[in-house]
Amino acid sequence: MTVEPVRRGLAVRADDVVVELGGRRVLDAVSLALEPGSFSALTGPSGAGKSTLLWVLGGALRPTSGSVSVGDEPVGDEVAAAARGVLLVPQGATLAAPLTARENVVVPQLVHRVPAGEAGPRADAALHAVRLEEQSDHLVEELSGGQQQRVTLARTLALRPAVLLADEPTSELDAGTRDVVVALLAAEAAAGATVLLATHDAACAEAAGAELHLDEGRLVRVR
Ligand SMILES: Nc1ncnc2c1ncn2[C@@H]1O[C@H](COP(=O)(O)OP(=O)(O)OP(=O)(O)O)[C@@H](O)[C@H]1O
Repeated sequence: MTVEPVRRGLAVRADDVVVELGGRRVLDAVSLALEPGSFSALTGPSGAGKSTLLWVLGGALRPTSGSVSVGDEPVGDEVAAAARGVLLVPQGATLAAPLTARENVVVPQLVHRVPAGEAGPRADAALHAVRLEEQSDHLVEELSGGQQQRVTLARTLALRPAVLLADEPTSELDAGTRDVVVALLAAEAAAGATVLLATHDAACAEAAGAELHLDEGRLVRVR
């Protein structure tokens, strides 16, 4: 068995982040600090602003005011953030439909300049980790919603994120598979990554080392 070296995670910091969308304040002066190697849950009711906060932390949405830094530098846009290993596991259907599960995990690695000889084994390992090795050659349309959700996670795991922002990655999974995914996220943090998991599931939140709660755009630390 090869042992992966401990990765360098990046600290994430948000200061007084405000996001206004459609004339509504979706995030209201949100501040937080996440340490490398930490595993935190982000909870809150539907519409509380969890996805919005993940987008802002991942550089995909510029806040109306306030700032986000990753490893003491401004997060920049989504492309700059991704180049530094700040990666979002989005909610919903984002897989490339004409490709197989394995191709969906290989191709982003090639875009991120992972050598071709390494991308395949990494994809196989990530699909094995999410228990989808048998569906590896299935087209996206041949996968269930929960299987697609796990391919989406595998796609990001294969890129070995420094910061992993996961948006409800277990919402379509049964309890056993959910536990597999949560254990994988915990293992990412143990390997050095900074992990933030948005979830509605109390069992997932419980498994994380800290819980941040959003309600109507305001963030409080629960534990
Ligand atoms: N482009 C947009 N324009 C206007 N309002 C938006 C836009 N995107 C999101 N919102 C609003 O921002 C609020 C927060 O949405 P967000 O998706 O961040 O919540 P959430 O906590 O992730 O919800 P869920 O748990 O249902 O995924 C919601 O009221 C939503 O309607």
